[in-house]
Amino acid sequence: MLTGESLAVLSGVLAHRLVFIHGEWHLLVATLVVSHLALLGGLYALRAVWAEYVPDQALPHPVTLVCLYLSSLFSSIAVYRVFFHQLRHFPGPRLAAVSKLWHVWRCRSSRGHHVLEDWHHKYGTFVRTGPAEITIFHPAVYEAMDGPGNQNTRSDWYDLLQPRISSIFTRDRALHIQRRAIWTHALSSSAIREYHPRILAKVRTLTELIGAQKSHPILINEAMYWFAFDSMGDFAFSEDFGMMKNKKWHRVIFTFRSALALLGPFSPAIWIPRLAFAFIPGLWWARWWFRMLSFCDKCMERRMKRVLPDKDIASFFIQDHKASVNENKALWLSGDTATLVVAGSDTNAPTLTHLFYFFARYPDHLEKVYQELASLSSLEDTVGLAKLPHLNGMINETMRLLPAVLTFGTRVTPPEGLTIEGTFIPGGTKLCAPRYTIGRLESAYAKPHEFIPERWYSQPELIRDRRAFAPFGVGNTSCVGKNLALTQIRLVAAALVSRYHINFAPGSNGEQVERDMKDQLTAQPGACRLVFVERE
Ligand code: HEM
Repeated sequence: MLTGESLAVLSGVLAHRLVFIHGEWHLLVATLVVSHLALLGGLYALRAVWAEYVPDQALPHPVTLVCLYLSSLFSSIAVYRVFFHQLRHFPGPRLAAVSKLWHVWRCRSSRGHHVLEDWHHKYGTFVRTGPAEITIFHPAVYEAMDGPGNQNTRSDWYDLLQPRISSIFTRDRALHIQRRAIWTHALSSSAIREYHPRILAKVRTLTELIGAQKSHPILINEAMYWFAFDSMGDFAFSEDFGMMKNKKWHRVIFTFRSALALLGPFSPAIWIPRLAFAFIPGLWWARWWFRMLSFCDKCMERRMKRVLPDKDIASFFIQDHKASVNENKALWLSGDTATLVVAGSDTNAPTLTHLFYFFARYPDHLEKVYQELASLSSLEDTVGLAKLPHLNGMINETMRLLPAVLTFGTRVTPPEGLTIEGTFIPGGTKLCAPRYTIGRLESAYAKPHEFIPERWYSQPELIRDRRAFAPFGVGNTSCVGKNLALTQIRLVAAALVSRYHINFAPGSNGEQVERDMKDQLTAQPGACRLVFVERE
């Protein structure tokens, strides 16, 4: 006869085989927890009623039954994933095949880029880094994921902001095209020309900030973050956050950093933050997350109350919001605003920090850029700056070795699967392509660990496979802010390199930059103290 205990075990296996094996569950994780708690409550009630009517035959304790059910559910999942899953033949850590929790645990210090690098060295080019995930360390991967004609979709990660939606935070292809069109207008070449005076004003303020240090060491991470955030405030919302002027962090930045820090360990399993958002929205980092979103919303609310003579990025979204009759338009605006604040600042800041770290590390390259700048009639000539080979070689080399987006960006293969360089990846598999490791592949670059800006112009033989270089992504999901970002980076480099010699602060050799770098959606480099000495 079937006992209560054996029924619980059977239910666990059936729940896996009939229910959980199908589809995605990350958006329902809170509902699942609640329904399982309700089940426990129901079993207690049943036991009480049973005890009244059948007092001589007690039912098993509800906690025992739920534990048996859960153990059999998770055992069934683990056995299936290790021995029967369609990805079982791919090499990788055994525990990662069982659950993404292993990846989360390994990323607990936000060193996701090192975790994946280690797994690449241990397991090769195609590594199973999750139950249904393959991480690919091959130059061809970006084209395969996002290149022309691809049928992949964005992964569950992109549901992070749900119910808010934005160009990046949507997995619906049609909606993505629609939302991306607004970004493309807001960041077109002609729009950037309009923002040019604002960008230049912020570059001047940064130059003054650094000049005021008068050869005293400056924490360049801080200066570049202030610059990036102040600049974003200006071209996004026509608002001055005043960090460079006040030489002080805006208090909201701590909220931002605390909120985004959760993505270091939890990006591999997005259901964990979703669970926290549902159950403890006012506690721990979930609280920072909602405060961050609320700050972004307030920036947009303030901006919507103003009428301005010049266009800023927000004006494109406000125009769309006013014209739209869609019932979700408030959520779209909120999602795009959060994207604008984070993508518009948290990517430029690390890129600039890394670039100046390399300037200090390689004085010969710094001097080459200085010589190049002398050929320009104006240091504010963005077209001229875009053509300087050594400056742009340095920027490329910086983004190759220390990309602002170290590991982020996952896709899911279409039902028919995908073949990458002769390896078939079954349908429904999540793909990951970590830029940090791919930028250092021997198959893509000669002397991959050396900093050689010339490989981007006079020594092209040092690039073996150009497809490996995608700091801004490729195809129709690539970065819409690329031109704006590069314009800012070049202008800052020109303004500071033309005026200063740049060295590490006494007693420092910059080793913390890479040693202490964290992977928290964007790269968070370790402290880099520099001295800027005015040129003769
Ligand atoms: C050095 C600076 C930057 C880097 C390295 C960078 C990198 C990237 C990458 C790799 C992606 C693709 C992400 C994915 O695969 O899902 C992306 C997308 C995006 N970036 Fe950037 N970004 C930078 C600056 C900016 C700026 C300044 C803005 C806006 C002001 C911006 C706005 C966006 C948006 C909206 C998307 C989503 C595009 C889409 O949904 O189709 N980025 N960026």
